[in-house]
This record gives sequence, C-alpha cells and structure tokens, in this order.
Amino acid sequence: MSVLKAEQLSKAYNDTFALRNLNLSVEKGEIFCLLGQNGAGKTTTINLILGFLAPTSGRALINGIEVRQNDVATKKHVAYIPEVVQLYGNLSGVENLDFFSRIAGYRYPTEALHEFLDKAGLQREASARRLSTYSKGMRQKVGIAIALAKKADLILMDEPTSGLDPKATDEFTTICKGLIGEGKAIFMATHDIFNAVNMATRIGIMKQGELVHTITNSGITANELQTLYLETI
Ligand SMILES: Nc1ncnc2c1ncn2[C@@H]1O[C@H](COP(=O)(O)OP(=O)(O)OP(=O)(O)O)[C@@H](O)[C@H]1O
Repeated sequence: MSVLKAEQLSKAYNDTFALRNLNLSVEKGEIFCLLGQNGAGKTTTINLILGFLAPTSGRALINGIEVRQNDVATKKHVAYIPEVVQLYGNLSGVENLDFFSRIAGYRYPTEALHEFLDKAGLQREASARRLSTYSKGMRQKVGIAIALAKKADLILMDEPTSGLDPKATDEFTTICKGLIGEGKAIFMATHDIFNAVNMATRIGIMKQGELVHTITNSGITANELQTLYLETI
C-alpha cells in the first residue's frame, strides 16, 4: 500500500484551479520532490494532504486512509515540517521534543529523546539550549526528531532547504536519505533543483496546478533538470 496517494485531487478557488486532478503515489523509501514556480500549487497540495484544506474533488489517502474523513487517524501517520519550524523558544530542544511527543501520545525517557535528536543530526550540547538560540537548520532537526518520535510514516516538508547554508543543506540531505533508509516516505515542495537531484528518488514539476512531469531520478543532472524545468514552466 502506498504511504501517500492522491486521486484526482483538485482544489479550486471560485473558477480558478490551484490544483487540478493530481494523481500520485509515494511509497516507503521514497523522497518525492515537487518543483514549480511561485503559485504553481505546491503548498495547496501539501495542505490538501494534511487535511488543512477540503478538496473541491478527488481525495488524498495516507496509508490507505482517506484524509478528510479520518483526520485524527491520518494525522498519526504524518509529520509536517514547514519552512520555519515553530517551536517554543523558551524551552530547550529536548524539552520541545518531549512536549510534542506527549501531544502525539508518546512518553519517552530522556535518553530516548536524545537518540531521536542524534538521529536528526542535532549536536548533544545544543539540545539543552533554549530554542530561541537555534538556527533555522537546528530547528528543522528538532522538527525531524519530532517526526521520528511520533513514528510518522510520511514526512511532508515545505521549502526545507531555503535559507540553509550549503553545509546545512548537505547535512539535511544525508539525514533525509537516512530516514528513507528506515522506510519513511518524504514528500517535499522545493525550489532547489540541485538538492532535488541530490536527494530525490522522484521529481515532479508542477505548472499552474497540474503535475506535468514526473521523473524517476536515475542519473539526471541538475543542468538537465533545470533545462526541463525552464522549458516546462
Ligand atoms: N485562499 C486562497 N484563495 C484564493 N486563491 C488561492 C488561495 N490560496 C492559494 N491560492 C492560489 O492558488 C494558487 C496556488 O498557490 P500555492 O500557494 O499552492 O502555490 P505554491 O506553488 O506553493 O507557491 P510558492 O512557491 O510561492 O509557495 C495560486 O495562484 C494562489 O494564488
């Protein structure tokens, strides 16, 4: 069964389609990177998958469960990492992780919390510091640790590498590859062609609400993808 499935998923505002007839499956062990210009429909897609928006027609399923009809059940399988991960600034990394794990219904001993943060790439000495001192990349790592702690099968990300420096981006790529190695599925909206080539198993290009290309990433170069992207949009 696919971790994520979209069937004829559409969203219209008045007569304008922000997303039209999206058909897509994402499996365990996949990183699907969705490219597209500003306004192409990437965030709308993520919001429909999360159940934040009601589709005009079609449906999104997570682990075979329809999102809109089973909001609570599907949320258990999903973690969302927005462009800027919102956490409590006056709590430490490990305290934030503990707090959000409990909200998701999990209580972990401190060492287990540290192991999630280790796996997400956060340095041990940083995990006791207040979140307000964290960089964007460090916040993102706490977001990934929360996804791990809540045992999400699907991790949705919106523009995860925007504003990250090259080293942090490289680290992020390694962490994502580790996650899919453990059977997670990742779906991300991005403008980062280079990074999509580096990490994706498949790449989609969206134009005016339609997924016009889906490419299996088996050796496409960043230059080739950029050319295809520019010809498409
Ligand atoms: N609440 C809304 N009411 C009307 N139109 C909307 C609404 N939300 C989004 N849209 C429109 O839907 C289209 C898709 O927007 P969306 O935010 O999904 O694009 P995007 O690909 O995520 O863009 P970006 O890269 O800038 O984040 C755009 O034309 C946008 O103006």
